[in-house]
Amino acid sequence: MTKKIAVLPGDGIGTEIVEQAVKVLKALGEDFEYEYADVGGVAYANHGHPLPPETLALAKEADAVLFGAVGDFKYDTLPRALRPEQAILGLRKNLNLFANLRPAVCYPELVSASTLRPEVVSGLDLVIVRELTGDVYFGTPRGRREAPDGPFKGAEEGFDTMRYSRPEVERIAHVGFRTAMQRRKHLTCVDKSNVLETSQLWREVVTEVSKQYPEVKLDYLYVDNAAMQLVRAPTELDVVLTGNLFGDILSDEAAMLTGSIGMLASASLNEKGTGLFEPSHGSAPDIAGKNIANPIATVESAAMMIRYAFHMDEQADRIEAAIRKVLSDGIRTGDIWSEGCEKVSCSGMGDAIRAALR
Ligand SMILES: NC(=O)c1ccc[n+]([C@@H]2O[C@H](COP(=O)([O-])OP(=O)(O)OC[C@H]3O[C@@H](n4cnc5c(N)ncnc54)[C@H](O)[C@@H]3O)[C@@H](O)[C@H]2O)c1
Ligand SMILES: CC(C)[C@H](C(=O)O)[C@@H](O)C(=O)O
Ligand SMILES: [Mg+2]
Repeated sequence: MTKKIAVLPGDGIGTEIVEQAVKVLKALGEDFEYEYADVGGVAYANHGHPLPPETLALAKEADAVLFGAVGDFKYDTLPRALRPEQAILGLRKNLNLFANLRPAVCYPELVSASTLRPEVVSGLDLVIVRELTGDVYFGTPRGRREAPDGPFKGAEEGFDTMRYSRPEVERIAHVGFRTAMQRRKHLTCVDKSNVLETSQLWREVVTEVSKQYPEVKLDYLYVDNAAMQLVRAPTELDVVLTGNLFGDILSDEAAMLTGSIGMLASASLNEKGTGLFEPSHGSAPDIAGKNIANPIATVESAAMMIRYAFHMDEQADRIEAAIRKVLSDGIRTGDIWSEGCEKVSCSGMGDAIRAALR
């Protein structure tokens, strides 16, 4: 049966990288239908809203969403509700995409591109399981007011609320443990339970859920220590289970261990295991329009899309094998380039991956 993919390229490098992923998907020769829509800054410019109702409706009715990136510093002064980033947050909330998987793998060929010493990143293969629809990102109340107390009483203040409920933590904990069961059976719960009430509940619930997964080794790190361990000994980590804000920060950190943020794919899943697939990075306004962005994270996200949403493991394996072949052939975009390799453009990388498909 035809699978309908909502293609939302967005802003900046979004259009360039998504084009490469679609190119590779089309070369699989499967029965996919692609429907495009505006999202983010471009949607605000064309329709007056970063997530127009037609775009949301398309995302809801499609079998999966392939997303590029949103945002541009030129929209920084817009009210929060109209900023391009609200589009991705709105999609996550409206599609109930509570589970975000961000695998960080350091391919042997890219060990020298990592910011860390080769012996530290060699064999790196971890996944961050990030809760995606709760936390301070969505907690209410939030806003501006006169500070009701404290040394700056009466001054203008901005405030957000960090919130997590028990069932919200339970469902993401199950995703974390199930992910661990399919991997090396080791889960690290990352929180700030020495300070935050939300984190105390988080740790309590994760510990309870762990009883249903006796084979999984569970340990705990405070997030500040986790940030340190990630650069000290990242290969000691397997599944990192954490909240929305901590997961956002740690995943960008993990990205650099793989060689580049342009390597970090992601899957944002709902209860049914389908959802939205996007690179973990943003719209990179500094390199947009130059055809130099690394599209591998987006191509890998497309592979995750067909694996998770369409259960096409064989085709997903083909894409991943093509990425590995291109890397072992020494083909690199600028961000992962090193001496002796062939430097290609964003579209050149897309062409090379397509050509390497078996
Ligand atoms: N999911 C999303 O749509 C998403 C994610 C993160 C940031 N953003 C938005 O993107 C905009 C820019 O944010 P930022 O600069 O903080 O983060 P960014 O991830 O866009 O860029 C950070 C740095 O990484 C580089 N980079 C990013 N992707 C790359 C790629 N594929 N290949 C090579 N280099 C790459 C950029 O050139 C830049 O130097 C902001 O508006 C931000 O809110 C959107
Ligand atoms: C753009 C922004 C809302 C988003 C986030 O903070 O989740 C991004 O940084 C990400 O990692 O997907
Ligand atoms: Mg981020």
